[in-house]
Amino acid sequence: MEAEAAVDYLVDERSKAQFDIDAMKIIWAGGKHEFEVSDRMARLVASDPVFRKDNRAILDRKELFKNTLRKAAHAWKRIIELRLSEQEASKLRFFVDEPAYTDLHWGMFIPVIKGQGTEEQRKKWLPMAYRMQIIGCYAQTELGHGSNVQGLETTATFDPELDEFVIHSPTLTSSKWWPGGLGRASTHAVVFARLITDGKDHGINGFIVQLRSLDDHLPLPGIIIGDIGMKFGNGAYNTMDNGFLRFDHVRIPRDQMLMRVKQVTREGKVVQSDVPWQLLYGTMVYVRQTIVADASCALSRAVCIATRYSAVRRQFGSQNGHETQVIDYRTQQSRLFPLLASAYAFRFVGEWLKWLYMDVTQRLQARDFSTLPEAHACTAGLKSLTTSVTADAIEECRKLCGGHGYLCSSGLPELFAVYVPACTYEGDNIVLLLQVARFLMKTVSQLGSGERPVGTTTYLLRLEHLLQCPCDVQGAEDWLKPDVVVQLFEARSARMTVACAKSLSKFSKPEDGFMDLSADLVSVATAHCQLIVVSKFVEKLQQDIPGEGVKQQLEALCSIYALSLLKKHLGDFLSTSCITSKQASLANDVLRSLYSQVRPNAIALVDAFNYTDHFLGSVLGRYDGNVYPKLYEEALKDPLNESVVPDGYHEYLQPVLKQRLRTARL
Ligand SMILES: CC(C)(COP(=O)(O)OP(=O)(O)OC[C@H]1O[C@@H](n2cnc3c(N)ncnc32)[C@H](O)[C@@H]1OP(=O)(O)O)[C@@H](O)C(=O)NCCC(=O)NCCSC(=O)CCCC(=O)O
Ligand SMILES: Cc1cc2nc3c(=O)[nH]c(=O)nc-3n(C[C@H](O)[C@H](O)[C@H](O)COP(=O)(O)OP(=O)(O)OC[C@H]3O[C@@H](n4cnc5c(N)ncnc54)[C@H](O)[C@@H]3O)c2cc1C
Repeated sequence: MEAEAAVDYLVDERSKAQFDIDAMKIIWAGGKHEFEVSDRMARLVASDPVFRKDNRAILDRKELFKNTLRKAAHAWKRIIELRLSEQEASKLRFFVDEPAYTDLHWGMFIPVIKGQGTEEQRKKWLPMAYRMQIIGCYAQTELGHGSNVQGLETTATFDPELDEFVIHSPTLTSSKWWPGGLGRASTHAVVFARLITDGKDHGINGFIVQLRSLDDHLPLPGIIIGDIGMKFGNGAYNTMDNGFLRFDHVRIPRDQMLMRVKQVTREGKVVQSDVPWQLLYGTMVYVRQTIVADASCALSRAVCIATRYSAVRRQFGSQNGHETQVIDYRTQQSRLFPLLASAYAFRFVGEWLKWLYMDVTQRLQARDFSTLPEAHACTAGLKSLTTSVTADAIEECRKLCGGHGYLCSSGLPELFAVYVPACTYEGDNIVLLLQVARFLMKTVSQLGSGERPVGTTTYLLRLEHLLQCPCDVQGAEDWLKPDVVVQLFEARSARMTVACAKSLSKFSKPEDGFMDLSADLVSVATAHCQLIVVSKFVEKLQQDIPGEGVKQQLEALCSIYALSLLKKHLGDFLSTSCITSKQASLANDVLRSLYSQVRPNAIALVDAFNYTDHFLGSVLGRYDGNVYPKLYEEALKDPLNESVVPDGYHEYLQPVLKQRLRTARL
């Protein structure tokens, strides 16, 4: 039978692997312990019927949301019952795989209090939040302003008489609009508002505001609150209650202003502490770092589905009496394998970014603020790069699965709908790349003044060399040398940066130059961020990589990642004279041979992600490759198939059909 052949087929594919898959699973997970926790939590969720998710696309909004509340409550019950650690609990929530108010509670509300509250405030609010006695969200964005945080309109005016702040929404556009968890679930929010004392505007700050009663969940006086309505895609992100919120002179005690960066005294005096004011944006640095780690999860998930299905699916030709597996087509490989390589690349750069974030946090605690601008540039740039690539890649994976990729049961439409807002939330991707460009322009302009570039911009110290060094590729095999590739990406980024800096210097006002050249500045920032990903992949391979054949596979993927970027951005590399057209053609030959090297390992490389069928949520990506019978099974579950004759036949189909018969008789 065809179905059994498909099952045998993936077993056969797995037997071709040339590396130790268990060792690769540990590399992917980030360590033995991480693998064990992740594996245990994934199985726990997959085996629990409450966490079922195959019906999401057909539930209406109210059912969908109630179901999310049920799952979140059940997850919390399991976390308590099993006494899960913070790491285990967060993995469990990850595998539940449903956007929910808890994401913002744990992912933003708690971090903003940790990062911007004083010790006293942390002591007061965090225990309640950790026990979920209060549920919080992050209310920054307004109807009129999201990107421009300094343009927010909500006011927090100090009333010295009562020692309180009055939180108010003076205009329609000042309504908070978008915060996740705000619409229905949250009892509290950290609200970003303009701090006003004695008639003077002191800029933006965070304030803890209670929104709903802890007894009956009704909005407190002066709070106008609700959900902003359906979003893109059925099911998908509609499990989340993104909300609106208006304040009508709501009063909060003075000690509910988050006071790590600025303090307001009993008399209403504003005192700026000695930490940089940019720490007000610190929660965004933290969240952007987590978004980079999540990008590799979403990307690997789509790639796993497309790779397994490409091995099962056959079209045209004949190999030993069988049609050709679509994964054997060069075009399929040239679209799929760079995405597989990107999944690994993003995994490793995500790991590194987590380290960078921990490093900057420790330095901040020791009052060393010197690496904050670089941490901001790296988190902003990599968030932008990885989410844009991942969103496009999910759509590409859908196309790689042909017609069946368009079915909800492929898992890809919902994955796309849930993922694509990552290009916008936590900072629009273009706005964030402009931040990176600004940082690069500043770094280059300070080179002459003795200011040394740090971290990921250290390569700019070798500017003279990078501006004129030829690419060291004589023969195809030279393209496999990591130092040759890294230097090439450095040279391209350096040359684009300097060219833009020169163009900028021609403007009398820098702001005018930034406006006029913004599209070029975005390309410069992209080149710099791609360099970071390539060099962090190379650095990872310089570490000890245990397991037979594992390092070789990762080396092939690293080369595919870099050389497919080179192919995609060939215009940049040629126009900056970083390579010749002959070298470009050699790179293309190398890519083809790398695809052949990866081909027998492709299924094992996606198995190394260790995803359960529950988490993948895809008939096409099933571990056993038993696609066709399961597609039928899923189709038959559709409510339209509940009756043989459709609802509406007698009212709307039969009359039309009868009329046609009469016409035919005439
Ligand atoms: C675009 C900017 C950065 C502009 O800031 P600005 O102060 O108006 O202008 P600027 O002159 O460019 O910057 C001033 C300065 O601030 C620095 N800076 C900017 N951002 C950060 C940061 N995060 N950490 C550390 N430093 C930061 C910049 O580099 C500038 O520094 P400099 O003056 O050059 O030394 C900012 O407004 C911004 O971050 N906008 C994006 C808003 C955003 O990300 N909102 C997120 C809302 S929450 C959310 O979406 C949650 C979704 C999660 C989910 O559902 O899962
Ligand atoms: C699903 C989802 C969840 C969210 N959750 C939260 C939350 O929990 N809390 C919260 O506070 N917010 C949340 N947000 C809001 C989110 O952070 C903002 O939507 C985001 O920061 C983008 O801002 P914006 O909507 O103002 O876009 P805009 O800035 O209006 O963008 C519109 C267009 O203008 C362009 N543009 C803007 N400025 C510039 C510029 N300077 N130069 C060039 N081009 C520019 C952009 O590239 C974009 O193409 C959420 C949003 C979504 C979609």
